[in-house]
Amino acid sequence: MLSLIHFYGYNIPFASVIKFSPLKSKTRAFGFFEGNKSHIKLANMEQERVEERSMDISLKDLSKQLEDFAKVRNWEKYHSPRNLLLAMVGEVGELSQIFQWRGEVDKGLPNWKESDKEHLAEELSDVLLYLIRLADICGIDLGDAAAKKIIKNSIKYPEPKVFEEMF
Ligand SMILES: Nc1ccn([C@H]2C[C@H](O)[C@@H](COP(=O)(O)OP(=O)(O)OP(=O)(O)O)O2)c(=O)n1
Repeated sequence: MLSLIHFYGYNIPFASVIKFSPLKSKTRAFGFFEGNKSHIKLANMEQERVEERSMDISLKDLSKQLEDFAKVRNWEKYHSPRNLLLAMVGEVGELSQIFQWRGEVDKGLPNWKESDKEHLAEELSDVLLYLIRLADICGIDLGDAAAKKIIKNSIKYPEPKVFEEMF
């Protein structure tokens, strides 16, 4: 017989607790709850909506989410350009620590543990989120600026001509 764990009034099959991954399956795990309650379906729909949206999320979306995040916590007073820059540099340090003392790392990180990859994804995200917030607070449209910079780069570093590629 499947063993059940009691959690906030719900009986959860033990197997689903083992599968539980806090990063990806937070609400999907609710689908394993006993019964057919409508809020379970809603939780699953919300999870699907978040996963769909995260596939093509824009810098503007992230910027708005960060603005709301700071607003509801009354943290706007801390989000000055200088504080955000220092916070971002701190996160770059945390990102660097992941690679520290490992020697050269193969592309795709084939020999890394899943937990190390998840940690890397989190630190990369922290750097990106502070960068986006910094740009927003400085009144810079980062998507627009980055697209313009790519064009500028291609003018500064033109593609090699065909005969140059032959030699
Ligand atoms: N004043 C703050 C504090 C945090 N954050 C957000 C942006 C980052 O994505 C994340 C950073 O949170 P932490 O400072 O807790 O840093 P870590 O998540 O890296 O935790 P730790 O340093 O314990 O590993 O939270 C924010 O927007 N404004």
